[in-house]
Amino acid sequence: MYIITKEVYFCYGHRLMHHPGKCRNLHGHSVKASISIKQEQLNEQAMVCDFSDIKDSVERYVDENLDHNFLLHKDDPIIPALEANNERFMTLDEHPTAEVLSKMIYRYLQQQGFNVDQVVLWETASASACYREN
Ligand SMILES: Nc1nc2c(c(=O)[nH]1)N=C([C@H](O)[C@H](O)COP(=O)(O)OP(=O)(O)OP(=O)(O)O)CN2
Ligand SMILES: [Zn+2]
Repeated sequence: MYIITKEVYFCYGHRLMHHPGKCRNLHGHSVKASISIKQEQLNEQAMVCDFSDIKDSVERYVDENLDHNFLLHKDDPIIPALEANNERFMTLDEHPTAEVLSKMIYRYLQQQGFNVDQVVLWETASASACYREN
């Protein structure tokens, strides 16, 4: 089995409603997503796939959905104020944790045809969440 990994960097604001500590406050992160793709066999270029193909695909998704966006649970009471001020935000059915965001990126790349091994989202320099399906 061959596994390759590409890292992409982006920023978002969020909060974790009902969090018992500081994370219930509005705050932001500058994060790294580390995306691993696997294949049993290499292609004719002796690659799992081109790093740039991963980058192009994930950056398209990140730019449209996550980067410099405000990620909120759909029941967050701040939403009407953001709407009233024409601010950009995205609502999620789940709380916008690193676990949930890593799964969103994983599922998108899977839909794009990549044989995804795992997505690790580093939300801070010391804290990461990994999503994988096997
Ligand atoms: N399992 C998870 N726990 C937490 C998440 C998460 O997404 N999954 N998120 C947060 C906060 O949003 C934020 O990431 C804070 O993380 P934390 O490591 O607690 O913050 P610090 O960088 O301030 O950590 P210190 O090591 O205390 O400096 C919280 N938990
Ligand atoms: Zn946070």
